[in-house]
Amino acid sequence: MPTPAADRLEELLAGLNEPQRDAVTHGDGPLLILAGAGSGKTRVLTHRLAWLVHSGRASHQEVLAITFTNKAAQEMRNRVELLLGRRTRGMWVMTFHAACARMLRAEAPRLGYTRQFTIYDQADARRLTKRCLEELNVDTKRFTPAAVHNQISDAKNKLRSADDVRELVGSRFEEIVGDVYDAYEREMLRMNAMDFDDLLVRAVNVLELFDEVRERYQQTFRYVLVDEYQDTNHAQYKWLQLLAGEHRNLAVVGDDAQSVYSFRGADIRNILDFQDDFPDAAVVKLEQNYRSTQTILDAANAVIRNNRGQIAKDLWTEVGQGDPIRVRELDDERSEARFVVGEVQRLIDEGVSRQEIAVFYRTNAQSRVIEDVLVQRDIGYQVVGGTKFYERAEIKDALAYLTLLGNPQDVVAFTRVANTPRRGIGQTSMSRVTAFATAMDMSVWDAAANPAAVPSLGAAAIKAFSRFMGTMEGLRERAAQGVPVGDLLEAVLHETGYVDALEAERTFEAQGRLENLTELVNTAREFDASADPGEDTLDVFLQQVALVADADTREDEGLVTLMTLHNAKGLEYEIVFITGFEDGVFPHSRALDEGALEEERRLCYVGITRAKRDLTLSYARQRMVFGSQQYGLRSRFLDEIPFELTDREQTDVVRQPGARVSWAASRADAPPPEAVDFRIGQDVAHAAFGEGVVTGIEPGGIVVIRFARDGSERKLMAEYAPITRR
Ligand SMILES: Nc1ncnc2c1ncn2[C@@H]1O[C@H](COP(=O)(O)OP(=O)(O)OP(=O)(O)O)[C@@H](O)[C@H]1O
Ligand SMILES: [Mg+2]
Repeated sequence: MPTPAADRLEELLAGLNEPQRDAVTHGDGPLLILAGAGSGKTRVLTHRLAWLVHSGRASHQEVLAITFTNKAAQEMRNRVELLLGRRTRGMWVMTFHAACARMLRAEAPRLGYTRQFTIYDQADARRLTKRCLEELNVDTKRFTPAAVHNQISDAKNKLRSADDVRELVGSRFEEIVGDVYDAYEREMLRMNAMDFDDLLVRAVNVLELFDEVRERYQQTFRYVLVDEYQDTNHAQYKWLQLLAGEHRNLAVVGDDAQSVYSFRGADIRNILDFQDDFPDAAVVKLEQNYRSTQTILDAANAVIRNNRGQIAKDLWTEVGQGDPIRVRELDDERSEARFVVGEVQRLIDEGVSRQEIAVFYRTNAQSRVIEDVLVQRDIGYQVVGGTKFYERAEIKDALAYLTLLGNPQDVVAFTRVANTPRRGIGQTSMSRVTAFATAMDMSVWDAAANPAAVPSLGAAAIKAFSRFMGTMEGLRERAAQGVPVGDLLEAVLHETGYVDALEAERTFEAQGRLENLTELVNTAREFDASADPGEDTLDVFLQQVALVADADTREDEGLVTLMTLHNAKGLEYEIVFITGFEDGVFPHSRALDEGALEEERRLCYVGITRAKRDLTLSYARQRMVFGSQQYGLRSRFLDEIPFELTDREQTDVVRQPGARVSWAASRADAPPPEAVDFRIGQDVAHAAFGEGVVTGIEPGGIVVIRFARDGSERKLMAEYAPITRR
């Protein structure tokens, strides 16, 4: 009789075809899967991870699996747990950035950072670049911070130092980039901060410089799996080589036809050269597509055939021919949006679930007009990967407060919040404090906490700093005690006067901001509920947020999904709309200028192959682009799709009369916090952690509660924690 374990192994391999099974059960040594869209590459990686664990070759913590997005990582983790039939904590299934950040949380002190280093997002990084440019007296109109920072970023992705950049110098611009790069690096180290590129570069540095670190991680990760390998850049490539160089248990999957990130330094040669790097690599071909109809596959194949130098891949499907691809011409972008949303409405009325529907576009800006119509029609939607939520000022303020509590050296966080909300700390006083901190080589926190020592600071400013830092010290004590992030955040928002200031505004906008902050507290509480009690939760939370904010997720059930074609990579939907098929929009005009047409075509291939059964492509005869009316030509990509695969017509939709924008329902007033008097031995319940008992009461309004669920003991702030007494 088969054991349950054998059953499970059987189950693990049952849903796979022959070559997929070969790949999943490949033993040791390098493995390459170079195959077309929807052929099960990601599925193979997921099953392989489960198989490695299940067959006893590695524990779940000994496999490093790299995915392209946080969302993909989440999905893979869930799938692996399902396949293994148990919970798995501490798996390294994550993006390059998240994995490097996690490695650096442990190893950064070797490079002169503390473990609490801050992660700077794109906007922070640009602000810092601007400051460096100004300090070097460079004209920031001619040499914009964005352009200079892009060059620095590009250099880092290629693992080039400032000196390397200077050696390549051909122009004044590059010379400036070299100098700014130096200043930028110095400042980042001084502030104990890293930008996204640094995460990779520093992770490579630490593995290269310290043999014992490298050996330890090589032993930790007995197997390394990488999805979307065609979009790795040089730094990522190097990091993988360092990790897998000894045991060579590196399995990579990808599709050269889906390489769409060369503008971010991705190097398609990484996948094409894999067999040169590892001449003994096992190579598996997957040819059956399980995602799309034959019509959709034929269209995708017809488009990609126009690229030179593409590796030919035969894809076939058992799904059947399916419906023709609908191609629609509309008057302008508004008619196009009304058409798409009208179709979405029709599908929903027919019983299609919203989450099976996705709308793609080439550039972020195209989403707004579609969003407008969706709001008018009251259809729930989400923008995946948009800078929607985390870019909002109030969210960034709240996170800056938390960042400062974790990292008192962070000047950027400090200057962001010191006078937000207004508390009488002016620009000049702020500069005096930061300059003093630099001169004395102390943290900005310490300088501000003792304002009387700062030269030429007025009496009013000294008072304002003292009051502000008094509040902050109180918060920091609680942060140091490791209270849950949700509670800490609520304390921050109330005690710094942030919520009061917004409430005093009494505007729609301020109300929206308060709703966003409530949502952020919810996010933190969700995080608390799943966090390890032993971990430094604040750091881990901020790290997680910084990475999510950069890219994707915040997925919700039952919403129509909007996203750029780039963000759609790796995903699939029953029903897909791709809008803006006009030359200049898609292919993008910049790509046309720069001879990057083939990459645009690959993006088109990616878009088409996301659809399982229903695909609609649309274009507008005229469109507002960057504020001016443009008359577009139908995209050349449309003409590359054989006529017989399509159903083409010209559509226009009459403007809907009296459409109104419906405002989101106003925030329900939160119930007042319960009075705080706890006694030891009292039974309580916490919204996230469940039932527990009070085991201690500490100064500063802290209650200690042991929770029944996992026996963990946590320190909570009585006033803010969602605790009810039993
Ligand atoms: N052997 C199989 N049996 C049934 N379904 C399968 C099989 N292999 C893959 N699938 C399904 O086909 C779809 C595509 O698989 P997957 O996303 O792994 O493809 P992929 O090669 O990673 O695609 P992409 O190139 O777009 O990333 C998924 O829904 C997956 O579950
Ligand atoms: Mg995939």
